[in-house]
Amino acid sequence: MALKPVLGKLGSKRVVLASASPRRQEILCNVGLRFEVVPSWFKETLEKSSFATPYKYAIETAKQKALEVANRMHVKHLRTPDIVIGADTIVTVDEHILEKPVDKQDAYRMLSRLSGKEHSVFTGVAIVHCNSKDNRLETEVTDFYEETKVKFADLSEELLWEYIHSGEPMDKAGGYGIQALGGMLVEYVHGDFLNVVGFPLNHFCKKLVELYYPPPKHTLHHIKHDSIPSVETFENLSDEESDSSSPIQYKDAIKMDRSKPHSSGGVCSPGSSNIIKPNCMVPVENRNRVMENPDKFPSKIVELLDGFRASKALFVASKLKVFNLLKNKGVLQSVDVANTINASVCGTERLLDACAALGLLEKTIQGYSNTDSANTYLASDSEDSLHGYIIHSNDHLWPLFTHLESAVKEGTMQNYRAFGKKSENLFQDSYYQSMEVKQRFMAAMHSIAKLTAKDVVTAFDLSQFRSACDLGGCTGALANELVQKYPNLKVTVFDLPEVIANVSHFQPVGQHTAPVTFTSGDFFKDNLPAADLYILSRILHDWTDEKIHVLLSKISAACKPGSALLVAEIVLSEEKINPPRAVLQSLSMTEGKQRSASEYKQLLEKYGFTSVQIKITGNFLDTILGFRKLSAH
Ligand SMILES: Cc1cn([C@H]2C[C@H](O)[C@@H](COP(=O)(O)OP(=O)(O)OP(=O)(O)O)O2)c(=O)[nH]c1=O
Repeated sequence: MALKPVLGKLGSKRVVLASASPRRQEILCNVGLRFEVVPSWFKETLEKSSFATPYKYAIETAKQKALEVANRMHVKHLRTPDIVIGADTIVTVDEHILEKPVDKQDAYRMLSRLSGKEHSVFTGVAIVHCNSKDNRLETEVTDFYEETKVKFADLSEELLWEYIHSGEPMDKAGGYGIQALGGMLVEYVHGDFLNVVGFPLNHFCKKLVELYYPPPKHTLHHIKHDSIPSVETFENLSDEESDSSSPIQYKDAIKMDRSKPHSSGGVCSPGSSNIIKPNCMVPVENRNRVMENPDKFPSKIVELLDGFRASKALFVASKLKVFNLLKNKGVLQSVDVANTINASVCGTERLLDACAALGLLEKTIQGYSNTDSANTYLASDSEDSLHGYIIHSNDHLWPLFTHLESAVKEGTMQNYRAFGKKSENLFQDSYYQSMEVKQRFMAAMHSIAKLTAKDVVTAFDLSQFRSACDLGGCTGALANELVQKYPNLKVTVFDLPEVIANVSHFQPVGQHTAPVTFTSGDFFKDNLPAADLYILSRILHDWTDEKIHVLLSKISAACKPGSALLVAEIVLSEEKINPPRAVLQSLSMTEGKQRSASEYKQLLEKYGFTSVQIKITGNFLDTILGFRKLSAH
């Protein structure tokens, strides 16, 4: 069976997965599909009783999830995707539909209902093809569903509660995860295992083949209804497309996935970003080669092993401004690039080839050129550039991570080994001690804040607030996005004097909204500016519990009833191993830590904030909003 031609066709399309589910991301990543992740904001509140069957409900929800993302990307960012994939998984038992439990009691109700019985897991999938015509979005929806039967053993109360307390049930339909600890509850599975995990891969691949290579009429009789069409279906392909000297044994690959859901294919960074993920940037060709021999080749480990080379290639190409050069010049031969960046021709050629292999550059007979993604995110003068953060990663994080072994042994940040400096205060001693480091750090924070600001300011409706104060708001990138979105909001950025002294050249030109006010001070020591809404974006994970106590006590005291605190951080899954970005970030060994949704909720509640809501954006930053209640704790 050849999947390669289908992936080849999709390789040139902008494919978006409208899902925050790390499982869905991993399953699709594993087959070598290149896609972006934009979680859907569609609320799963369709009236269940209005659907004749449970699967129709799942399909409709999947469709609405995908359409919401297609519309949002079209309207808000003017970046219309080609294909949006949405999915919805439900569990049905005794004619009841079970979705994700809202709390532990709900999980208990669901799991005791499933105990000792067979139930069905349905996943509805929608594949939405999009087209922008005269600025209007046109969509064409293909949908399907898959059913898998699962039988649970009789569950004792003890086992049930032990499982619930593991935290695993909370983000899963029916309150269990068959792929992890929940597997111990299961007696048998009839049907597609991955369907239970959230995505019916086999059926999805059949649909893709159907959509992209509909069988010529005279070969229809070769196709069995329940199998992926055989290679004969592709006899009308061009040589290049049908090159299947070692065709992928698709069913085998899937079988292997079922027994080891995390094996084979690229390393995924579930829920981490809406940029194409680096591992998903591995050229389709290479990944397919890996898939040909799935059990003989530890591809995931090899990718991790090579990861440092890939990061460093990106860092060096960025530092040498290769992406800026190609953005300005279009296409260049390696010798021209080498002459301009003042480097050896052979070294430059190797670097450019590495960038092309990583999917950052295109290579043709005419020379090298930027991919769209490099133009958008890697050229330092682009609106959404990550250049500042990449340079910070190279100059600051890379030296720290070369001392990871000592960091793990000692449990401390490795500033002294990496830079010859002991830091008592992360910011004053490490980041702001020299003008060069200060500007580099501010540029890094600026690029991350610009990339994430839209998600942070649109996660919740903030129109009820009159004034906001972004504590540690650095260059004001988030504040500027706030005043764009809420022109009547008065926004103050509060940061250390050495930061405020340097914000001027980060300000947007030609912005017609009320200016942001910058006030200098130390949020641990000084009085906070008055505001209805306080914002802590990427602050809490850096500090000890003691310092957080000081800061949150001050904010709590400064808040009037009805005021609120908006926190932007990467929220960990309850089992604390996803998204990997957050987990890997912890290895820097700052004094602070990353937290899960329930930990952020508890933290805010401890300081008098109620009605805490959490929005997992699936991008760089998630958001948490809590309101100050009437009387303080
Ligand atoms: C039954 C079962 C479900 N699940 C998961 C799959 C889905 O992620 C989740 C069902 O919730 P969904 O609403 O289908 O998906 P989601 O909220 O996780 O993500 P999104 O809406 O953004 O696409 O339950 C497992 O991981 N293992 C299981 O055994």
